[in-house]
Amino acid sequence: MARPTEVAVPSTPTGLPFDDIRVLMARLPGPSAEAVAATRAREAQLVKPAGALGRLEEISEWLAAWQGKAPPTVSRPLVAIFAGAHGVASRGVSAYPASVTRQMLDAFGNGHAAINQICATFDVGLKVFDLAVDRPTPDITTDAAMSESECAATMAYGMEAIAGGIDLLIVGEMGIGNTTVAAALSCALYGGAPEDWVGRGTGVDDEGLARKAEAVRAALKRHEGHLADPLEALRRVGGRELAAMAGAILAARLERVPVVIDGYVASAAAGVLHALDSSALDHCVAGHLSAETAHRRLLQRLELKPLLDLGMRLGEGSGGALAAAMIKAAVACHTGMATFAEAAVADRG
Ligand SMILES: O=C(O)c1ccc[n+]([C@@H]2O[C@H](COP(=O)([O-])O)[C@@H](O)[C@H]2O)c1
Ligand SMILES: Cc1cc2nc[nH]c2cc1C
Repeated sequence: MARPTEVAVPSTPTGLPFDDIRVLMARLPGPSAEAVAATRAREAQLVKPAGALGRLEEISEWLAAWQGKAPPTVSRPLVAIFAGAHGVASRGVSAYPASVTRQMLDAFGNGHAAINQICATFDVGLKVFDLAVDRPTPDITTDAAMSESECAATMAYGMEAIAGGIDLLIVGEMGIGNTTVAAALSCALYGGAPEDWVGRGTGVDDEGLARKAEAVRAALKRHEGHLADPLEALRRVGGRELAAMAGAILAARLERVPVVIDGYVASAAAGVLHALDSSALDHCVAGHLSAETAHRRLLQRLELKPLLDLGMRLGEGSGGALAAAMIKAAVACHTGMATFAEAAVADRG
């Protein structure tokens, strides 16, 4: 799997595949204070009561900070859907059969899915990354999901999401069984009981929910003693789409592309970077609060405040894409509004 040319990959020979990721993690750029100051100065002159656009004003500043330019733009937003398949899905942890993942990839291609309509409505691009959905990763209750080299290569593949000059990345996923994997990873990263991290996903009944908690318990027991390193936790109890999402979020930071994180599964992947460095998600916003119950707890751990709360639990980037529409509106206001002077409106005395 080729690495994107945009991402600086260390040229010095390193040891294990994860060492490359750790080198990149040590090179995270910070926000641009100049771009924030210029955005704030313009915001103060626009024809509205000071602060009246609330969080939209914060969004403009955040975009400017991480794009490193004022005014910020959202001219080429992209939803990246990372799709994976999970051995643990055979344990009765989803309301739907694993075959749905491949079928939904076809639906994305045919324009039949919810995310197609949302992207078309708001003029947001869409790319799907098939992470070998016809070859499930081993069941995390008995084996590691990935080897270190597969996990690192999958992260590198995810980095391709930022290719092509995009200026906002929305990170989403598709993978039957992946709310169980996200729960196992969250439990590994943040502790607590399996019950704290499992939810109904696609709509499992009480027995299905109990099977999910048991699967998470079994996975954590199987990998006990090897979960302290977040990358090791990712490769053991994660999955390919989670690894790719972590890579995409990391690459976006390195290339100054702000990120919208979709739901619970995307947030769990982001958690790996946050556990490695608590500032690693400063270029990210949570698009929405998923109806998956553990999402609230996870976002608290990630120190992210969701933009929307629509009771959605679809995945496939849908909540993130809706949030991107709000972000586009924030930028349109910031760049398109007149100043008090231009509009000949009296400013406060
Ligand atoms: O991201 C979320 O918050 C979310 C919550 C519930 C379900 N999903 C989606 O549903 C699938 C996983 O659900 P499950 O029940 O098969 O683990 C996967 O394709 C996700 O995109 C996603
Ligand atoms: C039909 C269906 C569509 C999805 N989109 C994201 N996850 C999904 C899960 C199912 C079951």
